[in-house]
Amino acid sequence: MATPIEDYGLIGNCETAALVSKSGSIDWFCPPRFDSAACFAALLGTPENGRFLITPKDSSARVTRRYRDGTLILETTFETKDGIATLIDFMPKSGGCDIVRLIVGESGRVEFQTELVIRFDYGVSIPWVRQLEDEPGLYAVAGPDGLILRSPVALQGQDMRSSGEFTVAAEETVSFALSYTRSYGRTPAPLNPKQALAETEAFWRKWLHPCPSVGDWEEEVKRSLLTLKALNYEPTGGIVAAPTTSLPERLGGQRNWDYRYCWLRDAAFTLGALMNLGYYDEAKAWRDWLLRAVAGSPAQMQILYDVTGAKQLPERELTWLSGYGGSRPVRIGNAAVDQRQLDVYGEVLHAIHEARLGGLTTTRHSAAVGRVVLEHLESIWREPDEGIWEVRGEPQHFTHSKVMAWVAFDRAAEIAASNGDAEIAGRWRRNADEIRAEVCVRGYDEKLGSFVQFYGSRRLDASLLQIPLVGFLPPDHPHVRGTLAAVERVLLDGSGLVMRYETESGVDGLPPGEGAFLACSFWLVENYVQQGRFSEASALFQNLLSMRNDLGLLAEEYDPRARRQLGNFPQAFSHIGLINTAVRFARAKHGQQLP
Ligand SMILES: OC[C@H]1O[C@H](O[C@H]2O[C@H](CO)[C@@H](O)[C@H](O)[C@H]2O)[C@H](O)[C@@H](O)[C@@H]1O
Repeated sequence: MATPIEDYGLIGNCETAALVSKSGSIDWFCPPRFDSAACFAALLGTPENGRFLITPKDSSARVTRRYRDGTLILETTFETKDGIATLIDFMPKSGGCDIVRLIVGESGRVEFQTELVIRFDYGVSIPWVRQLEDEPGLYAVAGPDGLILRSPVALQGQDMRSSGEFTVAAEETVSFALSYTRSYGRTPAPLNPKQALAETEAFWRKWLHPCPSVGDWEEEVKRSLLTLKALNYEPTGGIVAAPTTSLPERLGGQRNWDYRYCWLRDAAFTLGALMNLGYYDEAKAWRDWLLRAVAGSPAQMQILYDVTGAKQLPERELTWLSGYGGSRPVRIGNAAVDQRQLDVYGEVLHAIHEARLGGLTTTRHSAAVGRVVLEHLESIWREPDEGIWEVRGEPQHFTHSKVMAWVAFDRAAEIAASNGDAEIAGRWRRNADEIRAEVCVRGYDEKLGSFVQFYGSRRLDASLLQIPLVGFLPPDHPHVRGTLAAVERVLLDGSGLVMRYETESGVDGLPPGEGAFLACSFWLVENYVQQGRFSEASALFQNLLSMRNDLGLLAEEYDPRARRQLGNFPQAFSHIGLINTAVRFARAKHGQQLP
């Protein structure tokens, strides 16, 4: 049976990440970049597809784990009948691409086994493995990729894997340092594991230090913030939606997508959450990434790019991987790259608008790019699109897409007015007014008393919960109240979570059925807060918090019946929802002043 998604912990170095299971197995690792080919892909197949296991020989060991306070350093403690030992996993901020694993004896003696199965190219290429010559360890190479493992523990090669055993006693530490390298490049110098641990701890603590306490949720908000930071590709300022591909939205199903890219939407939301907590450096870095990514013809602007801003992300299936819990296909790349999604203009303009309020200055270049992008939107907003949910069915006039096109012109008009450009402000305002008038007629169903998923439809969509959150209409407007009531009636599943939409309608062109998309439930909490329905807001928020795993991590979706997380993990959208909801709550209910 597949390891539950919530049994994984995340480690990362702001360039790539790895997932470590509760039993001490690294089952996912894509070095050196988030979207590089995995060399450990057991997550989406079997141990044969690559993993790095360090686990007690006593399989009945009691396991507890935690992040070292304020960091992304994962500690997994194993308690056996003979003793207690802690496995410390982290990726140093060394400029290289390394994973350090330290096994620290706490009491008694604990016997461990380790198994290293390296499979480059997403679990398929078996490397040539040899012992290092001048120091204890291994070197594995296949084509351009190399991995070096340095450790005093001797490993024996058998059946295309390297295994060993060791014992750790109280106050002893055993170390493993795994470094990725280009096989044609220079061999990375050995790192000092203890020094790397101290430096990594200092990095994360320093980064987190300015984060304010938000309401009653200091620990929860900080963990989500650290998770978002881990999804930030520091060399370029890009932000990935999640570090995984193809974790299923329905167990055994086909809704398996690659999220290791920078969606303008997800990244803009991420910045919103960061800025809500006073973090503006990432906003500036992302704005610069954005300007580079969208440079050129506005008609060629994409809704997602890779972490460098590159455009080619062809989708393909990895046929040799059996998929998480048999969920096939496993996909890399993402065909949504060719879609039109009008909402992203609104999300980006909103983020830029917020960043300006926080002191990000407009340059002549950014103003020029902004203007051509808006002129392009002016020419396309009347077209149908694939919308926020990236449907793979027919394009529609999604109400949410038009609302967000309104947001784009509304924020652009404010920016132009504050720059003293009355003429251009007036032009954007006329577009905004026209869109609002159209949406209030064509996107609203009088009989339902609610906005609808797309023009002419009688179905609901959780994205409509954004209408009061983005200021399209005020929370006390009857259309907003009616839409909220309709969403509660139609999209709440039995456990109080919000479904994105009715997948059985066929609108998305995929077989029906998925978990509850967690961000939508956070939007419902925000709506309750706006309505002053604090006790319902509080109950749903608590329920959502209880769905985090023991490390505070959330996947994209949740199956309340099976009590299992679903979809890519950890997912920025879900953690953004947590932070924004806590901030809105703290401001509204407790009157807390936040940055
Ligand atoms: O549901 C079908 C689509 O699912 C993915 O999109 C979702 O993830 C994106 C990244 O977080 C998010 O921006 C989008 O709003 C979500 O619907 C997938 O990437 C798509 O290819 C797929 O069509």
